Amino acid sequence: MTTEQFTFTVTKTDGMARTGEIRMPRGVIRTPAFMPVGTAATVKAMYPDQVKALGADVVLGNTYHLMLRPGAERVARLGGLHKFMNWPYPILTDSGGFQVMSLAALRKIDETGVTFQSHIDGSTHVMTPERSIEIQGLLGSDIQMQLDECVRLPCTDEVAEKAMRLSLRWAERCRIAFGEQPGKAMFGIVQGGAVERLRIESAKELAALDLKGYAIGGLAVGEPQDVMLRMIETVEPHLPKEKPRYLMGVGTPDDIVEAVRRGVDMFDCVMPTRAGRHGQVFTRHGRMNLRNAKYAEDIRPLDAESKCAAANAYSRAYLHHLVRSNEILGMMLLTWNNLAYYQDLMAGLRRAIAEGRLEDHIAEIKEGWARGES
Ligand SMILES: CN(C)CCSCc1cc(N)cc2c(=O)[nH]c(N)nc12
Repeated sequence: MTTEQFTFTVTKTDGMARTGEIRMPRGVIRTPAFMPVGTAATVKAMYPDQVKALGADVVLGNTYHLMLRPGAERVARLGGLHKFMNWPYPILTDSGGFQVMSLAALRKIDETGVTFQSHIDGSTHVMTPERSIEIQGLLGSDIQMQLDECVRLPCTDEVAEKAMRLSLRWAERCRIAFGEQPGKAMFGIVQGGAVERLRIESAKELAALDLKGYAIGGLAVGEPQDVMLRMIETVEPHLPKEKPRYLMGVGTPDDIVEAVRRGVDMFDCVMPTRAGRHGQVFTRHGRMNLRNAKYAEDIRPLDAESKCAAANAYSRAYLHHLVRSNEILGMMLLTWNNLAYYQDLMAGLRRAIAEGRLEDHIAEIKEGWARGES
């Protein structure tokens, strides 16, 4: 059942982990949730109804890419992103700052916002907090992210502090620009690099803004997993338990399992889709690189027990051939397998938390990865 409001309810807990439901007019997001990435209004190599059938409740769109092509005002004229990409369910959009810093040329950050040149045609753009929220509104996004400054790690404490404080000022400006939009949400993004005192200050200041959800940003940017996990542990006590927590850009199956254990509710990562396009697959037995010659005559499917046809109806030999031949079907099947695996991983985690057996379930999952092929 959907509602006119945006609500989050924690349904069960197991240690720090929790299951929950985010309810909004366009649908319900079951948490912990993995959000497939649909950067340019498509989850690459997938049909929208296939993405839904795998269990995804929400997909990601991206302000930076869509503002440059086809343009936010054009998407609005065409009825909004949900209609444009035929995904009537919830959409979360990132604010664009992260992509500017990783994709755009000649960019400059100052108090007003980010000035940059499009990586597509070199045109100059100014992304302010207000413009980012305006674009996300034009797209029709259900969950909008504040504009923030994400620093690469490692970095000095001063660099981390400067970016964290700028992001806090931008959070306030985004909150004002977003205003009151029943059924939609704007999430703040915790920054602070790998500096615990900065992470705590960022979380506390954002919590005081009483936003509808909180992302943990500035991670999965080159730091070791133990640093990422320590920052999650540092931030968690200072985020309201009754609001969703979203760990941006994360991650591998192991990253996700360890972050769910520490109280994170939402994830997004290009890994399952990007790896699929490059011949890498995720299974219950761990990862495989299907370019490897050892699969050339391996008649086994990826996983006979998977309910996904990409995993149970094609031989590794055939998939190896498709990957080596750079065939489009190879990208489609491996993307399908990987997203199926990630959604099955999340469904298993939700069940285990609900039944109070998360630690045993995590041990089983990790044994399967370690055991590898039967
Ligand atoms: C497709 N996704 C990778 C895009 C959405 S998540 C992008 C993203 C990833 C990471 N690791 C950190 C940050 C961050 O600190 N801030 C913002 N705004 N976005 C981030």
